[in-house]
Amino acid sequence: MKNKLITFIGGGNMAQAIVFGLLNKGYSAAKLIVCDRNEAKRNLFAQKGVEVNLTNVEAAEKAEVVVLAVKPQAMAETCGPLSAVDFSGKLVISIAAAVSVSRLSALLPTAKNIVRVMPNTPALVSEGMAGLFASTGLNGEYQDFAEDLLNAVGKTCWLQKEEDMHAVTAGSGSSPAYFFLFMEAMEKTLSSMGISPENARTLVQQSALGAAKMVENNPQLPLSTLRENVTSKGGTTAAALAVFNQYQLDKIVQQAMEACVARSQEMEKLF
Ligand SMILES: NC(=O)C1=CN([C@@H]2O[C@H](COP(=O)(O)OP(=O)(O)OC[C@H]3O[C@@H](n4cnc5c(N)ncnc54)[C@H](OP(=O)(O)O)[C@@H]3O)[C@@H](O)[C@H]2O)C=CC1
Ligand SMILES: O=C(O)[C@@H]1CCC=N1
Repeated sequence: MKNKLITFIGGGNMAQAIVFGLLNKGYSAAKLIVCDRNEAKRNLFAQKGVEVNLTNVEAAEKAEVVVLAVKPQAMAETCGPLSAVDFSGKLVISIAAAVSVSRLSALLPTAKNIVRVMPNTPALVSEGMAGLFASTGLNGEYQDFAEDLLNAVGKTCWLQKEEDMHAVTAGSGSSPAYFFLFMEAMEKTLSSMGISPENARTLVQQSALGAAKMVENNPQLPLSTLRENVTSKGGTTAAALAVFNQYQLDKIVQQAMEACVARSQEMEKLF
């Protein structure tokens, strides 16, 4: 991928995951600018050779690609001063949940090339998953660049309908937290069973990693087959799964993901 000059507005958790993921993949630090109002966050990037001392407007003017990486509720306030910049020859990528392309267009009227991305923090370890949606008329070079950029830190999928971004938020952006929660619960239980904290952590993380790799390495196998292969009739796994089923884990997951989508839809109206 040709390294275009990219400015990130907002240097929080998600921008850090993408920027450090890109640096790990060899993206030139000289081609990255990060603006954040917190000095401690700016220092994290400065230590890696990333320019952090420009104002939002200066940095946006200088770059060819501008990534909006602030919270949805900060988007309007952030875009106010930025609207002085001519974005017509630039690519604008927003990673904010629930802020639509039409809203971004209204906030930055000169922006003609807008891509909405819903990434996730595993981008930091090159295992991110991002859904992408583009405004109509997006320049083909910029479409390819947005895809290549996110592919450099994980996998991507394009969405045809912007409304699908809500479901993708439940499936990519938010979803690492579900797995972390599950792993936290397992770790806590192992500790309560007398397993040392180090061993509890290793047991959980290695089992999760191994399970994820088995899913990845066996695309032809349904997930249910992988589960069944672990489950001996009348054995220990069956006993555990019976409890998950008794409490209807599938319904809990469905309700949680629906709550994620509902909040995203609500936020779209608020910000
Ligand atoms: N975290 C995640 O896993 C994911 C997040 N996202 C999206 O990414 C976006 C960022 O999320 P996240 O990184 O978690 O948020 P963070 O709060 O960690 O980062 C946002 C950063 O931007 C700073 N900021 C806010 N306004 C400005 C401004 N005008 N100029 C410069 N800096 C500013 C904030 O400062 P301050 O703290 O002082 O406000 C903060 O440091 C959100 O829109 C979220 O929906 C998408 C997918 C996954
Ligand atoms: O929780 C949030 O709202 C953001 C969007 C997806 C992940 N984090």
